[in-house]
Amino acid sequence: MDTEIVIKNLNQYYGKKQALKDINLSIHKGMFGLLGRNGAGKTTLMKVLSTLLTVKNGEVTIDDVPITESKEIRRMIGYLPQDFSMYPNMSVYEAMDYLGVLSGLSKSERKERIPELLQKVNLHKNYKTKVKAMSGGMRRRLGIAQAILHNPKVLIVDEPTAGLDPEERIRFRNLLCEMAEERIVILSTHIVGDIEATCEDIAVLDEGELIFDGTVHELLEAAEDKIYSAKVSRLELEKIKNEYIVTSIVSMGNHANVRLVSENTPFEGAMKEEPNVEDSYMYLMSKKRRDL
Ligand SMILES: Nc1ncnc2c1ncn2[C@@H]1O[C@H](COP(=O)(O)OP(=O)(O)OP(=O)(O)O)[C@@H](O)[C@H]1O
Repeated sequence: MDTEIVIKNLNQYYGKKQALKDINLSIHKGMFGLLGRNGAGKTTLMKVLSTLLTVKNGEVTIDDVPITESKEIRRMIGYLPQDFSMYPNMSVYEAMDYLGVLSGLSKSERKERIPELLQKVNLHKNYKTKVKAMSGGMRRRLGIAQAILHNPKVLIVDEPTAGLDPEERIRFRNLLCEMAEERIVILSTHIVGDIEATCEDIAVLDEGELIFDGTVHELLEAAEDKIYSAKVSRLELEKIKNEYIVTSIVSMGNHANVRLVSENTPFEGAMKEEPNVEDSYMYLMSKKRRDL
């Protein structure tokens, strides 16, 4: 049976502050993107799923096991937090071995599994490198290796590509896709490009509310006929920025190529464009604001 996470009527609070508002969501095998601005509630949801926060109101299950059964759930979950750093003075192998001991793996299991995992994340040639001497991308890959040490059914990765250069970012995204061939990988981010390149299913959170749950294709469809582009002067650009949601501006001397969200043709000369994920996300956010 494929792993399934089911979230029903989840409300989560920090004191009086409500960080998640009545969330209902199902997550299946493969890459699942969780998108939202800073403060949307992504980390809170990740922490609930990884048992770092206790559910007080609502129901969450992984393969029918209630999230409150934290011992059993922790065996199913691997978590790479936002601010991952570990044992700077250990070598890659030593750090993995130590974490293997903490995860309860026997010596023979560690001997078999650690080289295999380092190969998977392409760190096998760096097994003697000290953690503190690694690049940001290498450290993230080591983070993935430690998170799947116990072969979890679910891998949760919070804002993984922040601070990575483009090459490292792409390599890391490809690695996550590989991991998702045999498990659920939840990728939480505010970088739309990370989702566009990797995820089939996505959820968008805003101010604790789930404002979209579906496929990337469905998100794109929602913004069909709502995205326009135009070549405008600097003066016109200022006016457009005040009146419309602008999704991109490319300056070209005294002119700019602008892309914007509009329910109808915004002005003469504007051309309808196929939406990309960033456009669709901006459309969704603007729609929510207008519906309030
Ligand atoms: N420990 C806490 N105490 C009080 N409020 C908190 C706490 N942690 C988070 N919050 C608030 O809960 C809301 C959701 O925060 P959360 O960290 O889940 O958002 P996020 O989408 O992960 O944002 P970011 O991308 O900035 O990490 C925010 O308004 C935040 O200020």
